[in-house]
Amino acid sequence: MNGHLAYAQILSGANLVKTYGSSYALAGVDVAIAAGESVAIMGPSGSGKTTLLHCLAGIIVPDAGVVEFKSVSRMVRVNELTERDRSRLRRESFGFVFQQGLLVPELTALENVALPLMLAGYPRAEAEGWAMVWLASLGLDGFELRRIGQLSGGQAQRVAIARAQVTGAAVVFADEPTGALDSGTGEEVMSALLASTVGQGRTLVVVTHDDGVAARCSRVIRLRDGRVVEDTASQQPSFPRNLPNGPRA
Ligand SMILES: Nc1ncnc2c1ncn2[C@@H]1O[C@H](COP(=O)(O)OP(=O)(O)OP(=O)(O)O)[C@@H](O)[C@H]1O
Repeated sequence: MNGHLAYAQILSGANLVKTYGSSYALAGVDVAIAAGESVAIMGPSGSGKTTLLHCLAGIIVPDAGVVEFKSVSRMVRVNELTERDRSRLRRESFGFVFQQGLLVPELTALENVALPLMLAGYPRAEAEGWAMVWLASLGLDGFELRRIGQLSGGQAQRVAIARAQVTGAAVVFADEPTGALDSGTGEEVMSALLASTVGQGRTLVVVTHDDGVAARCSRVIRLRDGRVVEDTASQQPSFPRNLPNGPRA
Protein backbone atom coordinates (compact mmCIF):
# COMPACT_ATOMS: atom_id res chain seq x y z
CA MET A 1 0.00 0.00 0.00
CA ASN A 2 1.28 3.46 -0.83
CA GLY A 3 2.41 5.25 2.33
CA HIS A 4 0.23 8.29 1.64
CA LEU A 5 -2.88 6.21 2.04
CA ALA A 6 -1.89 5.68 5.67
CA TYR A 7 -3.55 9.10 6.17
CA ALA A 8 -7.22 9.48 5.35
CA GLN A 9 -7.70 10.61 1.80
CA ILE A 10 -9.34 14.02 1.74
CA LEU A 11 -9.42 15.03 -1.91
CA SER A 12 -9.14 13.16 -5.16
CA GLY A 13 -9.50 13.61 -8.87
CA ALA A 14 -9.97 10.58 -11.13
CA ASN A 15 -9.38 10.72 -14.87
CA LEU A 16 -9.90 14.48 -15.02
CA VAL A 17 -10.34 15.90 -18.50
CA LYS A 18 -10.81 19.56 -19.35
CA THR A 19 -10.74 20.95 -22.85
CA TYR A 20 -10.81 24.49 -24.17
CA GLY A 21 -11.88 24.38 -27.79
CA SER A 22 -9.90 21.56 -29.34
CA SER A 23 -7.00 21.66 -26.86
CA TYR A 24 -6.69 19.63 -23.68
CA ALA A 25 -5.86 21.60 -20.54
CA LEU A 26 -6.18 18.30 -18.61
CA ALA A 27 -5.92 15.06 -20.55
CA GLY A 28 -6.74 12.43 -17.91
CA VAL A 29 -5.26 13.32 -14.52
CA ASP A 30 -5.45 11.07 -11.45
CA VAL A 31 -4.51 12.45 -8.08
CA ALA A 32 -5.38 11.39 -4.53
CA ILE A 33 -4.40 13.71 -1.71
CA ALA A 34 -4.25 12.68 1.93
CA ALA A 35 -5.15 14.92 4.85
CA GLY A 36 -2.05 16.68 6.14
CA GLU A 37 -0.12 16.56 2.88
CA SER A 38 1.48 19.59 1.27
CA VAL A 39 1.32 19.04 -2.48
CA ALA A 40 3.18 21.22 -4.97
CA ILE A 41 1.83 21.19 -8.52
CA MET A 42 4.60 22.09 -10.95
CA GLY A 43 5.17 22.09 -14.71
CA PRO A 44 5.77 24.43 -17.63
CA SER A 45 3.49 27.33 -18.44
CA GLY A 46 0.26 26.06 -19.97
CA SER A 47 0.70 22.50 -18.66
CA GLY A 48 -2.61 22.60 -16.76
CA LYS A 49 -1.56 23.43 -13.19
CA THR A 50 -4.15 26.10 -12.50
CA THR A 51 -6.83 24.11 -14.33
CA LEU A 52 -6.12 21.12 -12.06
CA LEU A 53 -6.23 23.30 -8.93
CA HIS A 54 -9.51 24.87 -10.07
CA CYS A 55 -11.07 21.44 -10.78
CA LEU A 56 -10.01 20.05 -7.38
CA ALA A 57 -11.33 23.16 -5.63
CA GLY A 58 -14.67 23.17 -7.43
CA ILE A 59 -14.03 26.51 -9.13
CA ILE A 60 -14.54 24.86 -12.50
CA VAL A 61 -16.08 21.51 -13.41
CA PRO A 62 -14.09 19.02 -15.51
CA ASP A 63 -15.60 17.81 -18.78
CA ALA A 64 -15.03 14.23 -17.58
CA GLY A 65 -13.77 12.56 -14.42
CA VAL A 66 -14.72 12.66 -10.76
CA VAL A 67 -13.60 14.99 -7.96
CA GLU A 68 -14.29 13.80 -4.43
CA PHE A 69 -13.87 15.66 -1.15
CA LYS A 70 -14.10 13.72 2.09
CA SER A 71 -14.48 15.30 5.48
CA VAL A 72 -15.14 13.66 8.83
CA SER A 73 -18.87 13.88 8.33
CA ARG A 74 -19.38 13.41 4.60
CA MET A 75 -18.10 12.65 1.14
CA VAL A 76 -19.14 14.81 -1.79
CA ARG A 77 -18.67 14.45 -5.52
CA VAL A 78 -17.64 18.02 -6.17
CA ASN A 79 -18.15 17.77 -9.94
CA GLU A 80 -21.80 16.77 -9.45
CA LEU A 81 -22.72 19.70 -7.20
CA THR A 82 -24.68 22.67 -8.46
CA GLU A 83 -22.77 25.92 -8.82
CA ARG A 84 -24.44 27.18 -5.65
CA ASP A 85 -23.38 24.09 -3.66
CA ARG A 86 -19.82 24.28 -5.00
CA SER A 87 -19.69 27.88 -3.93
CA ARG A 88 -20.89 26.89 -0.47
CA LEU A 89 -18.33 24.06 -0.27
CA ARG A 90 -15.56 26.50 -1.21
CA ARG A 91 -16.70 28.97 1.46
CA GLU A 92 -17.09 26.37 4.20
CA SER A 93 -14.28 23.88 3.59
CA PHE A 94 -11.64 25.47 1.36
CA GLY A 95 -9.36 28.48 1.57
CA PHE A 96 -7.66 30.29 -1.31
CA VAL A 97 -4.41 32.23 -1.56
CA PHE A 98 -3.49 33.78 -4.90
CA GLN A 99 -0.38 35.55 -6.20
CA GLN A 100 -1.93 38.88 -5.32
CA GLY A 101 -3.95 38.51 -2.16
CA LEU A 102 -7.10 40.10 -3.64
CA LEU A 103 -7.59 41.86 -0.32
CA VAL A 104 -9.96 44.81 -0.05
CA PRO A 105 -7.63 47.83 -0.07
CA GLU A 106 -10.09 50.16 1.68
CA LEU A 107 -10.32 47.84 4.69
CA THR A 108 -7.80 47.24 7.47
CA ALA A 109 -5.95 43.95 7.90
CA LEU A 110 -8.36 43.10 10.71
CA GLU A 111 -11.46 43.89 8.66
CA ASN A 112 -10.15 41.88 5.69
CA VAL A 113 -9.66 38.78 7.84
CA ALA A 114 -12.96 39.24 9.71
CA LEU A 115 -14.93 39.68 6.48
CA PRO A 116 -15.44 35.98 5.55
CA LEU A 117 -16.75 35.29 9.06
CA MET A 118 -19.11 38.26 8.93
CA LEU A 119 -20.36 37.07 5.53
CA ALA A 120 -20.97 33.68 7.18
CA GLY A 121 -23.18 35.40 9.76
CA TYR A 122 -20.87 35.89 12.74
CA PRO A 123 -21.39 39.08 14.75
CA ARG A 124 -18.71 41.67 14.07
CA ALA A 125 -17.10 41.46 17.53
CA GLU A 126 -16.73 37.69 17.35
CA ALA A 127 -15.44 37.82 13.77
CA GLU A 128 -12.86 40.42 14.72
CA GLY A 129 -11.85 38.37 17.76
CA TRP A 130 -11.04 35.39 15.56
CA ALA A 131 -9.32 37.66 13.05
CA MET A 132 -7.08 38.99 15.84
CA VAL A 133 -6.10 35.43 16.77
CA TRP A 134 -5.28 34.54 13.16
CA LEU A 135 -3.29 37.72 12.54
CA ALA A 136 -1.29 37.14 15.71
CA SER A 137 -0.58 33.53 14.73
CA LEU A 138 0.88 34.83 11.46
CA GLY A 139 3.14 37.31 13.23
CA LEU A 140 0.98 40.33 12.46
CA ASP A 141 0.03 41.62 15.88
CA GLY A 142 0.35 45.38 15.89
CA PHE A 143 -0.62 45.56 12.21
CA GLU A 144 -4.36 44.94 12.67
CA LEU A 145 -5.47 48.51 11.98
CA ARG A 146 -3.28 49.13 8.93
CA ARG A 147 -4.90 49.31 5.54
CA ILE A 148 -3.54 46.86 2.97
CA GLY A 149 -1.60 49.59 1.14
CA GLN A 150 0.27 50.31 4.38
CA LEU A 151 1.64 46.76 4.53
CA SER A 152 4.63 45.20 2.75
CA GLY A 153 3.98 42.57 0.10
CA GLY A 154 4.90 39.78 2.50
CA GLN A 155 2.71 41.17 5.27
CA ALA A 156 -0.22 41.52 2.88
CA GLN A 157 0.24 37.92 1.76
CA ARG A 158 0.17 36.79 5.39
CA VAL A 159 -3.11 38.68 5.81
CA ALA A 160 -4.38 36.77 2.76
CA ILE A 161 -3.28 33.49 4.39
CA ALA A 162 -5.19 34.40 7.56
CA ARG A 163 -8.27 35.38 5.57
CA ALA A 164 -8.14 32.10 3.63
CA GLN A 165 -8.32 30.06 6.81
CA VAL A 166 -10.32 32.03 9.32
CA THR A 167 -13.50 30.09 8.59
CA GLY A 168 -11.73 26.80 9.29
CA ALA A 169 -10.68 25.57 5.85
CA ALA A 170 -9.81 21.87 5.66
CA VAL A 171 -7.86 22.36 2.43
CA VAL A 172 -5.99 25.49 1.40
CA PHE A 173 -5.37 26.02 -2.32
CA ALA A 174 -2.60 28.45 -3.23
CA ASP A 175 -1.76 29.58 -6.78
CA GLU A 176 1.73 31.07 -6.99
CA PRO A 177 1.45 32.50 -3.45
CA THR A 178 5.04 33.77 -3.51
CA GLY A 179 5.11 34.72 -7.20
CA ALA A 180 5.03 38.48 -6.59
CA LEU A 181 7.59 38.46 -3.75
CA ASP A 182 11.37 38.57 -3.58
CA SER A 183 12.95 35.26 -2.60
CA GLY A 184 13.56 36.07 1.07
CA THR A 185 10.03 37.35 1.61
CA GLY A 186 8.69 34.42 -0.41
CA GLU A 187 10.41 32.00 1.97
CA GLU A 188 8.88 33.75 4.98
CA VAL A 189 5.42 33.63 3.42
CA MET A 190 5.85 29.96 2.53
CA SER A 191 6.89 29.23 6.13
CA ALA A 192 3.77 31.00 7.37
CA LEU A 193 1.60 29.12 4.88
CA LEU A 194 3.04 25.72 5.82
CA ALA A 195 2.94 26.35 9.56
CA SER A 196 -0.68 27.51 9.48
CA THR A 197 -1.89 24.64 7.27
CA VAL A 198 -0.01 21.34 7.42
CA GLY A 199 1.54 22.46 10.71
CA GLN A 200 -2.00 22.29 12.12
CA GLY A 201 -2.99 19.06 10.37
CA ARG A 202 -4.67 20.80 7.44
CA THR A 203 -3.94 20.14 3.77
CA LEU A 204 -2.16 22.42 1.31
CA VAL A 205 -2.23 22.28 -2.49
CA VAL A 206 0.07 24.84 -4.08
CA VAL A 207 0.72 25.67 -7.74
CA THR A 208 4.24 26.97 -8.14
CA HIS A 209 7.06 27.58 -10.59
CA ASP A 210 9.48 27.92 -7.69
CA ASP A 211 11.71 24.91 -6.92
CA GLY A 212 12.32 26.35 -3.44
CA VAL A 213 8.59 26.32 -2.67
CA ALA A 214 8.20 22.79 -4.04
CA ALA A 215 11.18 21.56 -2.01
CA ARG A 216 9.36 22.52 1.17
CA CYS A 217 6.26 20.50 0.28
CA SER A 218 5.90 16.82 1.19
CA ARG A 219 5.00 15.89 -2.37
CA VAL A 220 5.48 17.22 -5.92
CA ILE A 221 3.16 16.48 -8.83
CA ARG A 222 4.61 17.55 -12.18
CA LEU A 223 2.36 18.13 -15.19
CA ARG A 224 3.17 18.36 -18.87
CA ASP A 225 0.57 18.88 -21.61
CA GLY A 226 -2.26 18.15 -19.17
CA ARG A 227 -0.84 14.87 -17.88
CA VAL A 228 0.99 13.85 -14.72
CA VAL A 229 4.59 13.07 -15.67
CA GLU A 230 5.95 12.77 -12.13
CA ASP A 231 4.41 12.25 -8.70
CA THR A 232 6.86 11.93 -5.84
CA ALA A 233 4.19 10.13 -3.78
CA SER A 234 5.19 6.97 -5.63
CA GLN A 235 8.79 7.51 -4.48
CA GLN A 236 7.95 7.91 -0.80
CA PRO A 237 8.98 5.42 1.86
CA SER A 238 6.28 3.06 3.05
CA PHE A 239 5.08 5.47 5.75
CA PRO A 240 4.86 9.27 5.80
CA ARG A 241 8.17 10.87 6.71
CA ASN A 242 6.65 13.12 9.35
CA LEU A 243 5.40 10.15 11.35
CA PRO A 244 8.64 8.83 12.81
CA ASN A 245 6.97 5.81 14.38
CA GLY A 246 5.22 4.76 11.21
CA PRO A 247 1.48 4.55 10.66
CA ARG A 248 -0.63 3.80 13.68
CA ALA A 249 -2.89 0.82 13.46
N1 LIG B 1 -10.58 29.94 -19.62
C1 LIG B 1 -9.79 29.45 -20.58
N2 LIG B 1 -10.12 29.56 -21.87
C2 LIG B 1 -9.36 29.01 -22.84
N3 LIG B 1 -8.21 28.34 -22.62
C3 LIG B 1 -7.83 28.22 -21.34
C4 LIG B 1 -8.59 28.75 -20.27
N4 LIG B 1 -7.95 28.44 -19.11
C5 LIG B 1 -6.84 27.77 -19.44
N5 LIG B 1 -6.77 27.62 -20.78
C6 LIG B 1 -5.72 26.90 -21.52
O1 LIG B 1 -5.53 25.64 -20.89
C7 LIG B 1 -4.14 25.32 -20.83
C8 LIG B 1 -3.73 25.10 -19.39
O2 LIG B 1 -3.85 26.34 -18.69
P1 LIG B 1 -3.44 26.52 -17.17
O3 LIG B 1 -3.73 27.92 -16.78
O4 LIG B 1 -4.07 25.44 -16.39
O5 LIG B 1 -1.87 26.26 -17.23
P2 LIG B 1 -0.75 26.55 -16.14
O6 LIG B 1 0.14 25.35 -16.12
O7 LIG B 1 -1.38 26.94 -14.85
O8 LIG B 1 0.01 27.77 -16.80
P3 LIG B 1 0.82 29.02 -16.13
O9 LIG B 1 2.00 28.41 -15.45
O10 LIG B 1 1.22 29.83 -17.33
O11 LIG B 1 -0.13 29.72 -15.22
C9 LIG B 1 -3.40 26.45 -21.51
O12 LIG B 1 -3.17 26.10 -22.85
C10 LIG B 1 -4.38 27.61 -21.43
O13 LIG B 1 -4.19 28.51 -22.48
